[in-house]
Amino acid sequence: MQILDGLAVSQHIKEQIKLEVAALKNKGGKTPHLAAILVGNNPASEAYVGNKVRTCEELGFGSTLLRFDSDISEFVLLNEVQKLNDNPDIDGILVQLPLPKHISENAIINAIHPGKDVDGFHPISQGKMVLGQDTFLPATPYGIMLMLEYYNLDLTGKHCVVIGRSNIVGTPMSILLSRNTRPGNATVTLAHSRTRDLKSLTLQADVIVAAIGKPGFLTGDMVKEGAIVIDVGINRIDDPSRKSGSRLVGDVDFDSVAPKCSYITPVPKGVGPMTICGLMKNTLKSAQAR
Ligand SMILES: NC(=O)C1=CN([C@@H]2O[C@H](COP(=O)(O)OP(=O)(O)OC[C@H]3O[C@@H](n4cnc5c(N)ncnc54)[C@H](OP(=O)(O)O)[C@@H]3O)[C@@H](O)[C@H]2O)C=CC1
Ligand SMILES: Nc1nc(=O)c2c([nH]1)NC[C@@H]1CN(c3ccc(C(=O)N[C@@H](CCC(=O)O)C(=O)O)cc3)C=[N+]21
Repeated sequence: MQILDGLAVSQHIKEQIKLEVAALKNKGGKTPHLAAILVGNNPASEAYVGNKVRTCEELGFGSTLLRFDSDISEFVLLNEVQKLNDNPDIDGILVQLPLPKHISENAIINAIHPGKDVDGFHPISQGKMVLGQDTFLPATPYGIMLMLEYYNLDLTGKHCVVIGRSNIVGTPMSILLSRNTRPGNATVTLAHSRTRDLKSLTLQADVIVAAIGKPGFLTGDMVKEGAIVIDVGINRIDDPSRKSGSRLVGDVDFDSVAPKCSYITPVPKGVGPMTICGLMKNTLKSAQAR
């Protein structure tokens, strides 16, 4: 069993990004600049956005963090997005999800200029992705593809079972894996809460992507010997033995699943850092195009 080290791969990719930023500046191009919008004070969202802003600094990107109270109206938030769309210094716009219930996430996502949609959530971005056209890929599935590529894992003809069908993870993941470009060319089953007898499907899978949001959901008895398991889940659970009182676990029960795998991603230091890489690569790509 080999652990797919998302932290190490992300560091490698970040070094490449730094070189590309230097080359871009040498050619008289602009410094990539990411703007993040954070509404409310959800601690998890604070941590993720903080991580993204720190990574921008590390890579020599510009970053702007706009914070708003959770009672901001949809109208005012749309106006803030519009200002970022119109600001020529900004290459990428990220609106941290989830948003408060009174704001339509679709309305906000649709307002982001597709040329600055580094999260890859806009319908234009997702439509182009489905058609195999050049676009910003959603950061998490993109990061996972970068990791598979880095380890030279050939999925051609393999059976992948993706568990979870969200717009930002499971659905785009299933599309990227089934495309006819490496590391795709897989045969994909997209499973969700209405899937009947999930275990019989996962037992046939050469690759399992778990994106459910339930700690330890995928257990060893559901996994075939030699499978590749990608754990997207980020769940904070109580752990009185830690000084913080909690720790992060994935959607995979690592202890029972890992011994059966050929490769597995850990949580933390697996898909999470690769998501940030995907986002940074998209922001660089946007600056290069500008
Ligand atoms: N590492 C990273 O960078 C990121 C991690 N995440 C994490 O990944 C996980 C998934 O996120 P996200 O996709 O946004 O989550 P969502 O809650 O949007 O989607 C969860 C999916 O899991 C399905 N599901 C729920 N219960 C079951 C079940 N018992 N059996 C089969 N399928 C089930 C749901 O089905 P249905 O559609 O029927 O409701 C849904 O499609 C979370 O832990 C999240 O924190 C998310 C984004 C980035
Ligand atoms: N518009 C938008 N874009 C997103 O990309 C987005 C979002 N909203 N909402 C929430 C999810 C979640 N997400 C993560 C990113 C990085 C880590 C990450 O870096 N995790 C580290 C550890 C983090 C820690 O220790 O707290 C790791 O897994 O090693 C995790 C989760 C992006 N998301």
